[in-house]
Amino acid sequence: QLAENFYSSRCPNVESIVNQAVSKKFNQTFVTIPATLRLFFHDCMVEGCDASIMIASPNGDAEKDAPDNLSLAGDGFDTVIKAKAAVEAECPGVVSCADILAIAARDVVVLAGGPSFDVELGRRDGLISEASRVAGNLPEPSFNLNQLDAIFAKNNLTQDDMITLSGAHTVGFCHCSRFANRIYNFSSTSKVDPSLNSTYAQQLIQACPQNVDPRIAVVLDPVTPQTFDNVYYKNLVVGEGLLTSDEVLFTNSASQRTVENFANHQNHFFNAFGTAMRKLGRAGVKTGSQGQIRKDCTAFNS
Ligand code: HEM
Ligand SMILES: [Ca+2]
Ligand SMILES: [Ca+2]
Repeated sequence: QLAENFYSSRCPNVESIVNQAVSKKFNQTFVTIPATLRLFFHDCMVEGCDASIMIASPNGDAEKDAPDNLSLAGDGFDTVIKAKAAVEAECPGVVSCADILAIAARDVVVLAGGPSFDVELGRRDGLISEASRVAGNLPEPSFNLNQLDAIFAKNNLTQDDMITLSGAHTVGFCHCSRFANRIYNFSSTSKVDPSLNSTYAQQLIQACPQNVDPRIAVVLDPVTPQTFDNVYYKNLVVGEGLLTSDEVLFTNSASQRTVENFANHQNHFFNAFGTAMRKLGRAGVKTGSQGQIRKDCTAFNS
């Protein structure tokens, strides 16, 4: 079982050590924030929150090498590696990489102006990390509401949890290829997705011309891309959700009321986000004598 005070006797300062390392990394680059938050999500959705995403394989067949994970920004991995080094210096062999990632994910939300929440601890690091086990466990940007519901349900997350966690798209970036269909070949009758605000669609076409360099990315929240706030939901209401999976949360009547609630009440979103992140953090966790406490987050113990 997870507990907030899991390391209180064996590594009492773990949270402040991680926080210091995360803050230092953030002072070097803002990308620390979205990269770490997304890394936590992708870790938890595959094999549970067990740092399986962190493993590096010389053969390029680890989880992080799967197509759906190739766009994870390196700064998220680097944040965990640096925080782990700082923790090992004070309490060697005690704190899992999975817990360090969970703490860091909370810390980046706070650094961006979002809500704080207590993080449950006691996860053990996993022993499996395979690219082949990723497909079907991560949501695609083209998903409709039922598909989104189903993939989150696999980890005991409800539709409301899914809507809430999608609010993470209030920060960070997205490559043009992930939404190009919405501005260039939506349907036989309409090149541009009619659920896109037309001014916003024009801006996206300018930022992402056809055959654009595949490395070009745009911000997910065009209004406050560096602040963790409820503007993501306000954007959905005015047709400025970047991905199909974002905008559908407003266009589908089943999820629309929750989006409106969060758009109108930032405190409702903030409270729900902390609760949903704790719930996400329980996905498939290994505890007790399962798994291991990795020494190096990028390799299984030898
Ligand atoms: C609901 C289904 C979701 C889908 C379909 C989805 C899809 C995506 C896509 C396609 C990107 C752009 C990646 C790129 O091109 O570089 C992205 C970025 C991002 N996602 Fe999600 N996502 C979802 C939910 C979540 C959740 C639950 C979280 C965290 C709690 C999250 C956090 C992020 C963050 C922070 C970024 C920006 C990453 C960066 O700037 O490096 N996403 N997501
Ligand atoms: Ca995992
Ligand atoms: Ca924002």
